[in-house]
Amino acid sequence: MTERPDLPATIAVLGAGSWGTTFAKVVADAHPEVQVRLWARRPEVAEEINTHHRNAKYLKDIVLPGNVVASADVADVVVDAPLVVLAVPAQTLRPQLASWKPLLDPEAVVVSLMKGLERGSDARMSEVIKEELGLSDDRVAVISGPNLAMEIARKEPTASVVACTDEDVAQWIARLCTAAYFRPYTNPDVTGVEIGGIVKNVIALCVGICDGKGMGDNTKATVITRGLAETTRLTLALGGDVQTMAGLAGLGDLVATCSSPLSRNHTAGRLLGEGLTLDEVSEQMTQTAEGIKSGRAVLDLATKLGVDMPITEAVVAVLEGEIAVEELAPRLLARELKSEGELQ
Ligand SMILES: NC(=O)c1ccc[n+]([C@@H]2O[C@H](COP(=O)([O-])OP(=O)(O)OC[C@H]3O[C@@H](n4cnc5c(N)ncnc54)[C@H](O)[C@@H]3O)[C@@H](O)[C@H]2O)c1
Ligand SMILES: O=P(O)(O)OC[C@H](O)CO
Repeated sequence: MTERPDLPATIAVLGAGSWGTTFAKVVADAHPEVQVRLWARRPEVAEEINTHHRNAKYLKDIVLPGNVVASADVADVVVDAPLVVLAVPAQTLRPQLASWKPLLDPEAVVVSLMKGLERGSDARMSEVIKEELGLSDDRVAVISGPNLAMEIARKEPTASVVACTDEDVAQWIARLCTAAYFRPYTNPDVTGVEIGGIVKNVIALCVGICDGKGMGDNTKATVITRGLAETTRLTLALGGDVQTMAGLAGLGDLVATCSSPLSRNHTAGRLLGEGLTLDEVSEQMTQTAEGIKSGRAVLDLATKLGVDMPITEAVVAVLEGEIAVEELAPRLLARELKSEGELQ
């Protein structure tokens, strides 16, 4: 096994949006002696972080600790970093990895914070990372859970999941990101943890649409519960663990995202429900709502595997203009009756 310093001198976070910046802050708060280097796509964002310790576009007036340092040059950020954390929009990851590959430390562990499925390949982000960087399972981890960035940036108590097939690596990462307000659990089920984070965005779009149409809490609870059922079916078909679905990366994230006005996916759904077109919603959204693009990939993957995902199917039909938002609930309610316990 590779010897890794328990507390590295530096770690790298690529992507200075809401979650990348917040995660950098978590590690920096937890370990003031570690330099957390953050890659920002735009030099002015790096400049603002270094000069004013703020990233106002994404985190308003939150003050970042002094040991978060930013750069718009990836090479500067990843040099000698034994841990590289990725937080860019899922659909943009693959081409960026190709250009980052020669810059990474050859022994680095790579962590995905992303909750999207790649369109076309239907690949999870951990799979894209392994393919593009040529890494083995024990060098790739995923962090996912009920983790609305703004709440964590405000130091509100939050738990999460670090998933890696190698328990030592998962524990190492968990120790690095354990802060007074952030408690990670470990889980070897990378597939289940990732699928939970991906599909909840599509389910949150559905809940948002229902909220936008003025529907109440019975509707919301129904969509969340049946959303969890279809997420579980997909997870099991991919070899994931049913128990993960009852945990933070399954039910936990689904509840947080479907309930919170901070959620971009929930917000995008609500705007659709209020009558905006998808183009108008996209114009209003200044941050990534992964479900909008991942919905189609989730549906394609489910179809390939013969998994029934009626809520995802209905949301994709809305996103692709096949049905109006008014038709979403009637379409779901008109389905053939079945037993609640059926997992296929
Ligand atoms: N924000 C949250 O609360 C949260 C929590 C958990 C997981 N996530 C996941 O983390 C990932 C990143 O989300 P975020 O909230 O930080 O997104 P964001 O929209 O706030 O920021 C995205 C960042 O990626 C950068 N970027 C790099 N390459 C890009 C490109 N080609 N096109 C557009 N932007 C590019 C942007 O400049 C920006 O800094 C997503 O997969 C999301 O689902 C977000
Ligand atoms: O704002 P959203 O909808 O991308 O959700 C953020 C996080 O994934 C919640 O855990």
